[in-house]
Amino acid sequence: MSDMLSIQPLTPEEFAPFGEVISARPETMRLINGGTTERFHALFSPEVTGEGARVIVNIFRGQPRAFPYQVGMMERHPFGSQSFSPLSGRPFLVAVSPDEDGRPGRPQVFLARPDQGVNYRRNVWHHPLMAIGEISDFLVVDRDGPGNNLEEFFFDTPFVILEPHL
Ligand SMILES: NC(=O)N[C@@H](O)C(=O)O
Ligand code: NI
Repeated sequence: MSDMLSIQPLTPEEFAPFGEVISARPETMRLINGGTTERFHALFSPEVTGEGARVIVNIFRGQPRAFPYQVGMMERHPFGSQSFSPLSGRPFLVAVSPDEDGRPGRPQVFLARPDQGVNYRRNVWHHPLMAIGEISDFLVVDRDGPGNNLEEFFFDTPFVILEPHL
């Protein structure tokens, strides 16, 4: 019997142990440019560590995942944070796990709205990008530099995500 993972709405509170939700939060807004622009200020701070590390901005073009989807692995980036912000106006799935003695615990799955992004704090277990329904672009802010910034863990038995109801 497969171990199904439920999908919950993405909220800053529920995601707080893993990082930040990137969204136009009213409490961060300040008017600039003579009142013509709303600046949602300092939503998160990218973190990079290690000699020669730098923050980079990328675009990831994700193929949609097929469902039921098997979550067979999680990964983490020990030397830097990683954020995903939708560019295609589509929702996407986010899966994160607490660290349990160097291994990921049971994944928690969130449905991110098209106006929400996420920042995974450095060394937080997460599943690679999961686009839904159509090819989707994401602006990704993460780390470039020396060293291996990718640690992967493969579960003995995969978890399963059923098709989300959008
Ligand atoms: N490998 C890579 O750059 N992407 C992953 O880190 C991911 O979280 O999608
Ligand atoms: Ni990653």
